[in-house]
Amino acid sequence: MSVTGTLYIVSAPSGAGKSSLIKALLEQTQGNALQVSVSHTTRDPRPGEVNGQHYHFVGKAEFQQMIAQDDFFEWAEVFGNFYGTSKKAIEASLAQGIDVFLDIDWQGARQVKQLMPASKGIFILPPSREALEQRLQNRGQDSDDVIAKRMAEAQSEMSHYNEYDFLIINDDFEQAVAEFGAIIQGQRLNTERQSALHHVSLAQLLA
Ligand SMILES: Nc1ncnc2c1ncn2[C@@H]1O[C@H](COP(=O)(O)OP(=O)(O)OP(=O)(O)O)[C@@H](O)[C@H]1O
Ligand SMILES: Nc1nc2c(ncn2[C@@H]2O[C@H](COP(=O)(O)O)[C@@H](O)[C@H]2O)c(=O)[nH]1
Repeated sequence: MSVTGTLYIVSAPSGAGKSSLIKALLEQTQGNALQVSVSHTTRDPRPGEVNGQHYHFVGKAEFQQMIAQDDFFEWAEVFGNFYGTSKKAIEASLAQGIDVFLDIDWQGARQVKQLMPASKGIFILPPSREALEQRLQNRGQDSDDVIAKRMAEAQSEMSHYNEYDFLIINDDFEQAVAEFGAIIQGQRLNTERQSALHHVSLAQLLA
């Protein structure tokens, strides 16, 4: 049995804090065999976003061409823009045993679960609708129109929480990071044990 990295799908309504949680966990673990996949998107960059680091920012024509070339592992239209995870963004890392986070919406999550049933889904909920709106406003990177559009979709996005393996309520940030870390630790331990057991027969184990 070859050991590959685990693919983690992280979804949440916009503003619930998934990018912040992933960033904090990567800092805490110093990226120890953990990576976040960089998606392609047709949306405009926000102030401070760097091409190739936060996203690969592309035009609609290029995105459509990538779809036609079957370059995407998954893709979806979210809030009127296209977003997708390229196969290139994840395959080499997983093959090297590196765990990869996908910060993607529920439509993409469904596609990933079908293609890779062993992937693990983590859904992040905000403590309340008011807190969610406040976070989008405090982030200060989206116009009022964009915030209204994202808030209008929040309920629908949240209705998919039960399609995921784990649920985190991101109220106190440090607590949420700790829970997130515990999920990854538990999963790694389980993978190591499964892999070790694969080389030992049950008779040997119980002798
Ligand atoms: N527990 C928390 N308490 C208060 N503010 C938080 C908490 N977690 C995250 N935030 C803040 O909320 C804002 C939104 O967080 P973030 O950008 O990580 O959300 P997101 O789910 O990745 O959103 P999007 O889907 O739009 O990319 C940021 O300004 C972040 O600093
Ligand atoms: N299905 C996918 N969804 C994605 C991908 N990359 C990001 N997203 C989701 O889009 C929204 C909005 O993101 P934002 O950066 O504009 O705030 C958010 O829910 C992301 O999770 C992707 O590759 N595929």
